[in-house]
Amino acid sequence: MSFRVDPAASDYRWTEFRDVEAWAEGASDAIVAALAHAVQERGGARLLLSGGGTPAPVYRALPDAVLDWSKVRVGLVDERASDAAEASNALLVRETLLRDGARAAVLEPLHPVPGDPPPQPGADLVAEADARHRAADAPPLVAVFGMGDDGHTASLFPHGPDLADALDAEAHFVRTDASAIAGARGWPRRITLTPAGWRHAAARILLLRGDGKRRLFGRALESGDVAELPVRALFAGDTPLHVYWCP
Ligand SMILES: O=C1O[C@H](COP(=O)(O)O)[C@@H](O)[C@H](O)[C@H]1O
Repeated sequence: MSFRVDPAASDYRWTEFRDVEAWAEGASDAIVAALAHAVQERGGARLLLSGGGTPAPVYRALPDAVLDWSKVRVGLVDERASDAAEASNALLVRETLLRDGARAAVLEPLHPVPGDPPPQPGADLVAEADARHRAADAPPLVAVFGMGDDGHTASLFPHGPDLADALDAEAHFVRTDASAIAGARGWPRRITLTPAGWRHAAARILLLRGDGKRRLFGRALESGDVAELPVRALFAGDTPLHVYWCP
């Protein structure tokens, strides 16, 4: 693996809140501010969101903001290939974010969503996501990440068999296989944004909740192997990583 990052030298910002409500408001304000800036400066924005159990309160707060959502394309940082609705990060985003004015945003699929019509035969959704992401006219990217209790971020898992390839990839989206990883037992087949894909993002936000994740992030700040804690890969980027935490 040639991917290297030095957490000790990383530029990150940490903001903490007393409770979930304040955290959801603070983090959603930051996301909307980054989107509004991109819309004003470049006429549009892309918002890539993560799934999991953490971010729902933040996503629910987003539509309350005054923003021209018709200029915002919403996609996913990663997706789990599964027929089970509760596994789908896209469904989480649809159910939390797409209300009121935010319904005007366009949701970019990363994987067939349970209940949706299947994609055209032969369609390669990873290649399509990659091409969309690399398009010369793609608007500025605002990317929102999470971190699992095992230190994974996006669908980059500790000591995953394809982790090194994903970290080193020129591709901005790749498939990963999490079947060997205990925490991902339910949804082994994944599609994920890579460091190449988030490196040039206009804004990168990491949403964390709980003392366990705070401690784990503290460990990630110590120098060490990215394969042990893939969240360390987020320290590679052109812009600082903004971390929003609450108990
Ligand atoms: O599997 C995933 O997990 C991470 C972390 O989720 P959480 O439940 O610990 O909040 C998430 O960021 C990622 O998008 C998701 O696919």
